Amino acid sequence: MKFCFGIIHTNYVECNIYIIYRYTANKSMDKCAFCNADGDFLIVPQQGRLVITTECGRLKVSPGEIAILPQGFRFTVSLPDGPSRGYVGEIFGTHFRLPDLGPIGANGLASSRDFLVPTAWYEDKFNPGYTIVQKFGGELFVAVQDFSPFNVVAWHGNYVPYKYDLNKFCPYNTVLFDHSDPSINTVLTAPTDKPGVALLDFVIFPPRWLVAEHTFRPPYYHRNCMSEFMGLVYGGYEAKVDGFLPGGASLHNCMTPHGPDTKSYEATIARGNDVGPSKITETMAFMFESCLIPRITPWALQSPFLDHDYYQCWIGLRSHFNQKSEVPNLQNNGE
Ligand SMILES: O=C(O)Cc1cc(O)ccc1O
Ligand SMILES: [Fe+2]
Repeated sequence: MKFCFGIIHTNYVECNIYIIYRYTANKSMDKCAFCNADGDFLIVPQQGRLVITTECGRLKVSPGEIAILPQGFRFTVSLPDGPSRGYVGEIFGTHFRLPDLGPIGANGLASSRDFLVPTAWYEDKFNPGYTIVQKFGGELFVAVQDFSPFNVVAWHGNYVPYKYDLNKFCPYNTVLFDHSDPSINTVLTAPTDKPGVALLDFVIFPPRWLVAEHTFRPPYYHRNCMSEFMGLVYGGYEAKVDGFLPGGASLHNCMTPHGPDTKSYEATIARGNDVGPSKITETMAFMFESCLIPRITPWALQSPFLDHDYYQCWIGLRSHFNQKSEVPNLQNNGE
């Protein structure tokens, strides 16, 4: 596949007010810039760095970092490492912000000091045939001009592209028992009008210690009203021993039951109850989680890369329930 970053996106999951894309690119953009008049992009590179030149300056974004390109900025992307791929979340009508920290208090999770903005960078030269591609109302429009749009010599303000290194995230989680809602690992959220309900949360599963006692430590089996799109930047994911590879993606749509694959489940049960602290290392999985049900594009459904056998990862799940086994009395059952 040969296409230029920013010109053709592989549209993966689509709905009214957010879109999730996968991108692949094998060529830097040359004498052309892209502008999204519809919404904001959150870019998650998975392979290959991106040098993103914007009207406010340049951002070099590596896998393990994310970039946010707010609505209306012109940008061009070059690929210092050659072929590149990753994920993009697009939101309409709102912007990403840090989540409310609630009882966590003043510090924790992503810290505002770690969000980096570019310093001004400009090129001031005659540049005939410079093409601007503008996404407007979901369609692409092209204009040709004879100068580079990156001619801003200085700027100030607070509406600006930025980047964030996911390894700066300070994760919080359970320190005694039970598995927390993954929203505890929200890096950025795009809120709706309903408090606590997100149009799109960007959540990560970074390296961390697992210490919970009397607890099934991997993600619980569940179905929920949020729709969960997951990607993997590097390493593995604790709930999927096989089949979920860096660059891959899964979608567990609203109320679709899911949880660890059979191998992860059996390995957890085999370790028993008395496991000490263990550390999940060298991994960076993430989730785009939304209260809106995404519609999957025909392109994605017809993709030869669609994993028709995904359900097989749960084949063989069996109950380990034993009425006679000793369980701690954690619940007050009134007796
Ligand atoms: O489904 C998933 O793998 C994502 C997820 C992780 C977790 O730790 C708890 C709930 C959840 O949906
Ligand atoms: Fe889930």
